[in-house]
Amino acid sequence: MFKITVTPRFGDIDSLKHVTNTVVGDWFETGRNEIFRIFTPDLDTSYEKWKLIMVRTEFDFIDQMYYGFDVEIRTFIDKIGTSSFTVGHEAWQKGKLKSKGKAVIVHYDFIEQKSKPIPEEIKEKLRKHTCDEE
Ligand SMILES: CC(C)(COP(=O)(O)OP(=O)(O)OC[C@H]1O[C@@H](n2cnc3c(N)ncnc32)[C@H](O)[C@@H]1OP(=O)(O)O)[C@@H](O)C(=O)NCCC(=O)NCCSC(=O)c1cc(O)c2ccccc2c1O
Repeated sequence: MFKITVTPRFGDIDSLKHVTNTVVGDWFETGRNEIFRIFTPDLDTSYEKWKLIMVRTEFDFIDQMYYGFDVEIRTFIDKIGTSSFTVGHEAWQKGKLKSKGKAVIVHYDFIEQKSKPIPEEIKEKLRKHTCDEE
């Protein structure tokens, strides 16, 4: 599991005084960086080197998050398929699970414009980051 800490910005709060929904997707995306490095260590997004495309994302908002308290973003591998894998996400504030989500990502050749099976050596690296949700 990877963990990063984010600090809600003043502008992340909406008129109801809680962290607005779109911000959480950005935090989860940032949390995924270390997983992308498994495929493209230098994060070069050229078509020659970048190998991933997202096909699905979903979020559950369990409890409200507020300004003034850091948020821990936890990122892990939930499932590994043939050409796709699912990343699990959690946002924790003040020791409580506030939001969780998933993103399905496909191993994809942008030059040939088609999905490709994930190589076994990459699957092995992904397996090291599987984790049960807390
Ligand atoms: C990507 C596609 C070309 C896939 O088409 P294909 O015909 O190859 O798909 P298959 O049916 O063979 O499925 C392959 C594989 O994926 C699984 N899958 C496909 N769709 C879904 C789905 N909706 N939900 C869940 N799973 C799905 C399927 O089960 C297969 O799994 P296996 O493991 O069994 O092999 C085609 O779908 C396509 O072109 N889609 C459009 C993608 C797109 O435009 N996405 C939005 C833009 S991308 C994006 O926003 C993005 C944001 C990020 O933050 C990223 C960060 C890092 C990396 C990438 C990012 C990113 O792409």
